[in-house]
Amino acid sequence: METTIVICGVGLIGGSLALCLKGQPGLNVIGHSPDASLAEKYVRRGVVDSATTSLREAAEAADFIFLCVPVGVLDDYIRQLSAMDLKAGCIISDVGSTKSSVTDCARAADLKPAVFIGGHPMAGSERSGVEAASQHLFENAFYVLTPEPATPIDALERLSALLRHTGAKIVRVDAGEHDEIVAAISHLPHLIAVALVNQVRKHNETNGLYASLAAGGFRDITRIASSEPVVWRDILLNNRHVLLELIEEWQEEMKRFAQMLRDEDGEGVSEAFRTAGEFRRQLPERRKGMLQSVYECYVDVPDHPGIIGRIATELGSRRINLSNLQIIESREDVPGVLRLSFRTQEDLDQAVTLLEGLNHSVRF
Ligand SMILES: NC(=O)c1ccc[n+]([C@@H]2O[C@H](COP(=O)([O-])OP(=O)(O)OC[C@H]3O[C@@H](n4cnc5c(N)ncnc54)[C@H](O)[C@@H]3O)[C@@H](O)[C@H]2O)c1
Ligand SMILES: O=C(O)C(=O)C[C@]1(C(=O)O)C=C[C@@H](O)C=C1
Repeated sequence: METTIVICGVGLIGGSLALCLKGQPGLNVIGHSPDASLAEKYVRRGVVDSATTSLREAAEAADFIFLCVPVGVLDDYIRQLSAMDLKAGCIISDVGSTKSSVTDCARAADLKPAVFIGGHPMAGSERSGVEAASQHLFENAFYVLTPEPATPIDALERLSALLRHTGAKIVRVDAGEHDEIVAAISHLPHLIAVALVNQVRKHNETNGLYASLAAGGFRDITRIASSEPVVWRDILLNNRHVLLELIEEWQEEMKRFAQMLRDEDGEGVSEAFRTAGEFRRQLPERRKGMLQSVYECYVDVPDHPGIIGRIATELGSRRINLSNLQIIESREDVPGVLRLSFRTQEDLDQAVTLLEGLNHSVRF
């Protein structure tokens, strides 16, 4: 018998989930959007088997419903679903970046005979919309589920089994604990990236050299400042209580840095870099799909015509596979920097040996 999966909001995350499930034997993937032109686009791009603007029609046929919309509209979806004639055993899940409020809402709503289990894939991108969806987005990432003590174990097992198609590692975490952790490792970093970019943007209004000289460091720490504004508005407002505490902690951290600079405490500054570097090196390695290459190095390239082509050719002739090549800066008066990305550590190691042998300066 066919299993019907409904995905509400086929954007970056909903679309990536749809691509993992569509085409698997016995699965029928239906996209839902209240906007007819979007529903039509989901089908045209081949991300879902069919699409509809009718939530009731899709939901009442569903074995699984995934809510992949901004956090601010999740509760409204839960309430609408609670008024529908859902199939017995239907599993409703979501992919929202916060878990407490949606879990509370689902507990309060009468969803029977359906079951709600909160979810959050710990993978994403600063891109958005169905155009950014990728079948590989969740590969080897963690996929958090937040079941409650009353969640039937067979429902949890059925959801986990379905999500194995994503290639992600399923972990169970309490919803409140989840929100505290992601505030520190995801929400605060997004907020800081945006504040940093806006600080530089203001300086740049009076001196355009700020933007011109911004190189790898600024780009690396601020990539996520380009994330989707509505999605992030909802996340930050929803998790504001945790974030407000973390912002205070952050301000203390900045004050400590300021004091070290005032005191010309070089030992303190280098110790902060040492402990941060040590912790960062211990972060679990994640071999992910195509949206993120982890094996990267930076190569300084003098502004000689054809140099980039020569580097790519040298790598290719030794069968070292580049997964991405990005020119970070290249102008007449500024030496260029290339960011080279590889899929494996082995390719990266071979590339570094080769490029250093050719007298290029390589950094990580
Ligand atoms: N972006 C990430 O890195 C990331 C990672 C993990 C989880 N999430 C979570 O996934 C969810 C979706 O985010 P995304 O990055 O895929 O965003 P997205 O903008 O790519 O997709 C959002 C989808 O929701 C639809 N939508 C937006 N507002 C709606 C409304 N009011 N009513 C109905 N549909 C609406 C859009 O049409 C789109 O299909 C969010 O809850 C977000 O917190 C995001
Ligand atoms: O890689 C990115 O661009 C992301 O923003 C992904 C990211 C994160 O902060 O790590 C963003 C939001 C999520 O809910 C989960 C993952």
